[in-house]
Amino acid sequence: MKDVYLSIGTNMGERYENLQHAVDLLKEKKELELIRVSSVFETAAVGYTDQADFLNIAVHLKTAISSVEMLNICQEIERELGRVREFRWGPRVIDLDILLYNQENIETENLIVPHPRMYERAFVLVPLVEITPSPFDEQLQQAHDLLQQMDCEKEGVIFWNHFNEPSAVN
Ligand SMILES: Nc1ncnc2c1ncn2[C@@H]1O[C@H](COP(=O)(O)OP(=O)(O)OP(=O)(O)O)[C@@H](O)[C@H]1O
Ligand SMILES: Nc1nc2c(c(=O)[nH]1)N=C(CO)CN2
Repeated sequence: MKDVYLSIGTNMGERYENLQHAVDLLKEKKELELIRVSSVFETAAVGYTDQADFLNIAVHLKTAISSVEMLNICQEIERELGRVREFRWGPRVIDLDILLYNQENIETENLIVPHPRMYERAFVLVPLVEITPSPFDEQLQQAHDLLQQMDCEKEGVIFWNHFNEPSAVN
């Protein structure tokens, strides 16, 4: 089984429900085993900053499916939740990004893993580090190291509340 880490973000509509809905859809997939879901963090928008604050979480899954199939599932869930792509880095009902896939380095037209901007984004690293308290590979260790050097308050990450205790889901 492969270890997969996702980042999920939302800044439109009922943000908390959007996250819950996305996690429920992941849970329903028989190909996926949901291992851990982080707390919910409210975060100031990064990139295009003139938009509403986000809620962000990270999720750890185990699966036998390929990275491309994983991307397809993420995009299917985005469609199901009615994501309309307005512009890059703009507001969205839901966004599912593959952060890490089984310690692999992937570079295709549609998929780059590790996610190319993950290491500079506190809204990604804070939840990811929360669900990986003992990093067991180089990519996770790097996430921990870089987060330590980051000023999360300056990066606009606020703890929001718990969404499933940050522990085993089942
Ligand atoms: N690791 C990845 N996870 C998800 N999508 C990826 C990844 N690498 C490349 N992509 C591609 O990125 C495309 C655009 O993604 P999207 O519109 O979500 O970008 P964005 O969320 O606005 O920006 P960012 O990539 O900075 O988070 C997707 O169609 C997908 O093919
Ligand atoms: N705080 C925050 N900012 C963002 C986010 C996000 O999920 N959270 N996603 C983006 C596009 O991927 C751009 N900016």
